[in-house]
Amino acid sequence: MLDGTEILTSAQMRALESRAMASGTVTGLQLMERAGSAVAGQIRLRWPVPGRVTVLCGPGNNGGDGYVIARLLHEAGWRVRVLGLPAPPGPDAAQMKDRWQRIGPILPLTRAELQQGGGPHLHVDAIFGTGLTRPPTGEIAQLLRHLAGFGGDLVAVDCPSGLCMDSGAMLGQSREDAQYLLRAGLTVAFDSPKPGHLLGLGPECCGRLVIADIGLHDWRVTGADDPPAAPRPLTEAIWPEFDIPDSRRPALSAQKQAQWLSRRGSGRGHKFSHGHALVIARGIGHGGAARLAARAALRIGAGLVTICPTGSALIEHSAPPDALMRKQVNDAEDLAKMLADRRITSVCLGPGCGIDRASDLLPVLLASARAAVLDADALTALAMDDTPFRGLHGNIVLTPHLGEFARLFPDLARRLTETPDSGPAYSKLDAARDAAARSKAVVLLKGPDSVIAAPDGHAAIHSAFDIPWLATAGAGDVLAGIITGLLARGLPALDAASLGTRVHAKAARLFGPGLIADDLPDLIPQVLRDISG
Ligand SMILES: NC(=O)C1=CN([C@@H]2O[C@H](COP(=O)(O)OP(=O)(O)OC[C@H]3O[C@@H](n4cnc5c(N)ncnc54)[C@H](OP(=O)(O)O)[C@@H]3O)[C@@H](O)[C@H]2O)[C@H](O)CC1
Ligand SMILES: [K+]
Repeated sequence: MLDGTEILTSAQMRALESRAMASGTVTGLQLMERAGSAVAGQIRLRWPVPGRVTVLCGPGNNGGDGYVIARLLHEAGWRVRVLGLPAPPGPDAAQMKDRWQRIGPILPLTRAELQQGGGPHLHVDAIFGTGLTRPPTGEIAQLLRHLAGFGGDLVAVDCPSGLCMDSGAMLGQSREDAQYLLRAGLTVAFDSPKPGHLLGLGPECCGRLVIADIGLHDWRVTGADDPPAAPRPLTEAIWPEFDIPDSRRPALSAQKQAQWLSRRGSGRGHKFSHGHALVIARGIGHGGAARLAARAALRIGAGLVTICPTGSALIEHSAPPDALMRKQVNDAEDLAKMLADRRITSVCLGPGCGIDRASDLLPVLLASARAAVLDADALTALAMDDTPFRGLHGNIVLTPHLGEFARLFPDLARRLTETPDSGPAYSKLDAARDAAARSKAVVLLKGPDSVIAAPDGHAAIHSAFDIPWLATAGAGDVLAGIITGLLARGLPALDAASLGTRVHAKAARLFGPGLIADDLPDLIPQVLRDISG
């Protein structure tokens, strides 16, 4: 049994459903009834007074869910209209379709019919779910374009139709011309989030995301021969709008992260037992970014933090925090001398460091095999190198935003911008994994949908679409410092990058709009109290 919240791909979801059905403990029909019941339940929760609803049913099991929803809402007093397709779907959906037809008609699934709907009422999109493999075309594409304007009164079953659930791309649409971008007010998905709910256009299209438990958890067993326990009672796990689980198969689950954070060392804790981080700064007048990173490294709990400007700039770093130590590093030789001290356990290179200085210091840093964060100017310096990934290793975290990523991995970035004409489309998750495998380092591909990937393929997704104010100057420097501090304390690179991203976002949520990067480090203690519970 995997603890923590797992994000399953469409194929993994199908395999999970098949394992459950093959066990003979549950049938596809029961799963469909549970899925439809979960959606109908969420609708009744949000719109307690029965009204008018149009349910749009597609050709497969997503449509089957729609027939269940129609029947249950009818039984709850809703005035239900169903639009569907004449072709018989698979056996489970066919049975649900028949059960609806004993209650009411199925009108043609066309734009013209949709427009007959009359006044304000709810629409339920049960056209495509995890089975979408190619861009919708013809009549269905027309209908989806018309549906795109429905917004808040649109409930999506499993996902808004047209969305690739593995990438968050709209099949057949580039990001720019997603003219029929369905924006649901509510999406009810089943068992676990899929990457497409969290990446790319997903969060914008899904609206409020609710993950309904349809009793499959116990088949997500690790060993093939583990006897599946009886399905848990059906409960809806309602994810707050923003705090969608940020990890997939975490080496450290959320509660283990909390335990680790609250760890007081071996009881004989002293400053060195929580590591010593170096933050490389630059010359006069360029100290701000490195100071933000250094302050953050202190606040996240590194035992010692030393900021290392050039000798001429030392005077600039005499202001508080007094806990911050200062040591000049003029060149690679100076850094090599410092790194001879094995008690130095992590280095932050990049924020406010200068590209030439980063290029000069990188070889020594990489040769020292120390844990490190390479951000900003260090990433630019790497990209300018003719063998950019030589010497990188698994305890290095690269923290590019999309622009820096495109300079380091131009071919991967190009694939991300292509218009996907078949699913599963290439995703930020794929790109981060490919980059990590190529560079042999952990890659944190930043954005409102951040993806953290290790060279072995383990990955985490953090969704922060709800905090646009985090996109403020210096926020990346603080994130680099947080991760550096966690590395200094001995957290492995994937966990340091995942947990660091989570702490960084939570601090931003705590503060709210009007945030500037300087606010972030001093919010970390509150976040640590919240996470440690
Ligand atoms: N499996 C289960 O027990 C449960 C599934 N649930 C729901 O089922 C869907 C997944 O259902 P599935 O039938 O696999 O696929 P969809 O309903 O999403 O798609 C229907 C079929 O549509 C065809 N397709 C794909 N792309 C297009 C397109 N662009 N235009 C037209 N048709 C398209 C495709 O068949 P093809 O053979 O034509 O490729 C699909 O099969 C899941 O999302 C859940 O909602 C239950 O909820 C839980 C149990
Ligand atoms: K759907």
